[in-house]
Amino acid sequence: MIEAVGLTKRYGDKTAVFNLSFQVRPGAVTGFLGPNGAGKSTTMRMILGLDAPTAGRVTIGGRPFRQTPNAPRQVGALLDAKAVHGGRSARNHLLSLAQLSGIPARRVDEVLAVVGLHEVAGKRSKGFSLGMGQRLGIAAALLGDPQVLLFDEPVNGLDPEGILWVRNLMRQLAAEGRTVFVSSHLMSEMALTADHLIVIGRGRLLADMSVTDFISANSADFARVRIPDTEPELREKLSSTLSGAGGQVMPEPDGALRVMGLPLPRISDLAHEAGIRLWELSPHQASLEEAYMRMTQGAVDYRASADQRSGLMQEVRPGFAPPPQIPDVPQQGWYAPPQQQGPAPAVPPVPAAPGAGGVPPVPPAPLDPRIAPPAPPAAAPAAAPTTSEDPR
Ligand SMILES: Nc1ncnc2c1ncn2[C@@H]1O[C@H](COP(=O)(O)OP(=O)(O)OP(=O)(O)O)[C@@H](O)[C@H]1O
Repeated sequence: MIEAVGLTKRYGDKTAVFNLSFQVRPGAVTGFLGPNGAGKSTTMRMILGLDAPTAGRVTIGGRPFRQTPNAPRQVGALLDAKAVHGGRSARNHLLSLAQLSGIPARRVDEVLAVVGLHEVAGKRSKGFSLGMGQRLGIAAALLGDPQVLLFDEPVNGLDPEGILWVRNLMRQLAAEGRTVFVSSHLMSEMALTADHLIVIGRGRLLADMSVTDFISANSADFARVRIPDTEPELREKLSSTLSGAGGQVMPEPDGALRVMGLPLPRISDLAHEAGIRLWELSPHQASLEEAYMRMTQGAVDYRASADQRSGLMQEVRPGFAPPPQIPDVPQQGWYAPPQQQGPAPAVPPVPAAPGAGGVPPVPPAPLDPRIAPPAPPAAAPAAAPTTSEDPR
């Protein structure tokens, strides 16, 4: 098991990792997620004793890595696939690592076969593609047949078949009872590979939960509401009405509103009572990738670091949420007018609830992944011209 307690790393005045506490357990694939610059590699380097924590500690099997006896046979890692002497063949690279760690030479051919590089084992690694380099790095991690494995972005540069292969390999290693810790910035990939997720942003812990819990906590239902484009002033009125009734309202890029926390019939009734015609009222489910983006973008939003200035992180204006993936094929039971040709209309700011003072932007979705999603809509919208069937 890997255990971090209050792990913190500062580089000068830059805090790369702050007060991280988590456990990575054996017998499962634990995904380590966060956007670029979140602190994943720094954390992995501290786990492997390559960087010293500024504060806190991290242990593998109860000891710091540097005090682990016969470490290469206990812990294997892929941190940087390019950290290979390009003039050496794949086999010679692995042979030199095996000799340094007292691992028998026959193990080299075993791992070359496992990663599918046996046919190019005699070729110099400088001619390898990115994907082949990743496979060679994975072979090096497997060399000592370790119980604990760390992989930093192992699917980088792999084609779909390679990604599937890595996914299956991770799962197999975990099924053998090993501790498998895999970093990625792809939620969609981790949702398929990992059993457990640790999500960080700005070096801080955002979520530590099973994939199942993450999915049920974050795959929130929402409604899209659209009124006639000729009545933009009513859009603000509708937004205020829905916010006042407890909904979370966010503007969509095409001029519609995204509403969370209110069932479709209630939205329909509120619009009807306010005398507002609806052109669209449709149920949707936020994708996991989108929920993850929103969660981590929220963390980046507070970042006042060189990363934003250097463009590593895009500044997010308050109230902005990434455009949703709206299905091309309408779900059964809802009506939407045909898409407009040409550029989408500009999205005016959406006011908050009446009495809030001014027109502050609508708050973004909650950052806490444990906040329960709003109840799914239970019945059909009543407002014309939507259908009267249950859209679900
Ligand atoms: N040696 C260093 N000196 C100064 N700053 C560093 C150093 N290493 C990392 N950082 C900074 O610490 C932060 C975390 O970096 P890190 O590489 O750990 O993030 P990451 O989550 O692995 O990102 P990526 O997905 O891009 O690899 C970044 O802002 C980075 O610029």
